[in-house]
Amino acid sequence: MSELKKHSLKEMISEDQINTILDNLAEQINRDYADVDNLLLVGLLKGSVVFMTDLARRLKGDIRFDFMTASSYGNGTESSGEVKIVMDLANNIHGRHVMLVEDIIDTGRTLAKTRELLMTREPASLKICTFLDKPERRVTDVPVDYVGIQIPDEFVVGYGLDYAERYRQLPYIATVIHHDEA
Ligand SMILES: O=P(O)(O)OC[C@H]1O[C@H](OP(=O)(O)OP(=O)(O)O)[C@H](O)[C@@H]1O
Ligand code: HPA
Ligand SMILES: [Mg+2]
Repeated sequence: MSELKKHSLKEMISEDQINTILDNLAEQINRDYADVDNLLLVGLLKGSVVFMTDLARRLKGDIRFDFMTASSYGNGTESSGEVKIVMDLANNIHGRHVMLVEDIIDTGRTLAKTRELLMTREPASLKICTFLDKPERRVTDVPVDYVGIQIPDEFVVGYGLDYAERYRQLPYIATVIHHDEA
């Protein structure tokens, strides 16, 4: 607590809005994957967990889970620029239909790097689904197939997203407002 700058939170996306976004995403995905045998959702830990579990409960058919960890933000609000794969998948994805699930695309570095790695394993298909997209911040191009909602260039927390590991459990998305220290 003490190491964080003085700040407060302001709601940006309510729980109701989140549910509407989830319904819309699931409708598109259910339609697009109606003829696909099974779909492996790959969540990037830890941020994607809340979104992925909510989305998955709206998906039809044979849906499987796997996770990997790619980290670049540490405890700050700025990407370090270097993306590390900290934990790899449990599954062999060769010939599988895979969807990378993310809470947010900011600079695009995390997804670009992760996508590049997974493509070398030759999945049958690889799509990307993100809950939030901050297009103004992009430094690396990455093809995104499903976007929940675009947001402006503001640091956000909640619904899986953290500020120094805090606030992931909030059921809504909020912006972090920093206050000058007295
Ligand atoms: O597009 P980028 O600029 O790469 O930023 C997006 C990534 O950053 C955050 O992860 P973080 O590294 O903070 O790990 P976390 O999911 O455990 O919070 C977020 O969950 C995305 O994975
Ligand atoms: O706005 C953000 N909030 C939390 N984590 C993040 N990682 C990239 N962008 C963000
Ligand atoms: Mg984080």
